[in-house]
Amino acid sequence: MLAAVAQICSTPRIKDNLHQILKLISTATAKGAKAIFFPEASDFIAENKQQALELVQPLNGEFVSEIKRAAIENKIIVSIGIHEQSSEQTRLFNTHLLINETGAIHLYRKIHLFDLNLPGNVLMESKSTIPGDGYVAPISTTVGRVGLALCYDLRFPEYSRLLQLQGMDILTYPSAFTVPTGKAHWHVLLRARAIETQSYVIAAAQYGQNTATRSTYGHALIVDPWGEIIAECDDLGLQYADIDLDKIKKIKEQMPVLDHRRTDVYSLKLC
Ligand SMILES: O=C(O)CNC(=O)[C@H](CS)NC(=O)CCC(=O)C(=O)O
Repeated sequence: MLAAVAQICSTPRIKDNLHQILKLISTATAKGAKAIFFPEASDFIAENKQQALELVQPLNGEFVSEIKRAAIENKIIVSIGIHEQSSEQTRLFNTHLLINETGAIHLYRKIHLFDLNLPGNVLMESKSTIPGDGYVAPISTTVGRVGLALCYDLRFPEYSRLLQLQGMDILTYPSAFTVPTGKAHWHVLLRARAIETQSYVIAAAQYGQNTATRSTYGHALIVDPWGEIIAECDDLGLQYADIDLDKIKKIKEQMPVLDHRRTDVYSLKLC
């Protein structure tokens, strides 16, 4: 099964972002992809918190409705990160939608919020975002069982382990990484998550100058369950890789690390 991973540069202009996304869905479909993965905050990256509150659309608004229509029309699964309204007036959810070929939507709200205080690189996601309070068990799709996460979640192996224990073939991290943290950690963490969970990892990425003050690292990629990078974007657009569920099965048979865990010595609950 062919999967496409997207690298885009979302800006505060939702209509342009949507147009770009719909074009990429058509391109991926023409190539024969059965699933396409878009980054975190694909709907928009705002100049500031106030603008985000103004730009956000309801889940049944134009942005999600158009993507859902494209998923059905093209018979393709779409994974995409968006902002989601809450009943609270001043903060949003950072949400990952998995839309299948029939238009059914699964939704995961980011649980780990990215508050960073590096010299020259300060970001306080918790000021604008409400953390989700649960996980979604991996969703069965035609390309495999898809585990839903987002961006900064990739720094928490407890979380990917939790999804792995629920049965997962593909772990997804739609992202908008900062440039300095991306340079230092992006590839190694994504490969580690693939190796330790023996799953495909698909990490779509924001790339370039999103706003006057925000630029993102890019390097959207797909890692196979052996840890090899099998697709990587170097510019805006799509890259493709084959998702081979037999490969997962073989690796699990050859190296059954899950069976070798010593839960008598450690327990996830104690971590
Ligand atoms: O705010 C939005 O509109 C979109 N969301 C993001 O860009 C989020 C929260 S600021 N970015 C990350 O989680 C980057 C993590 C990261 O860079 C790392 O873990 O090193």
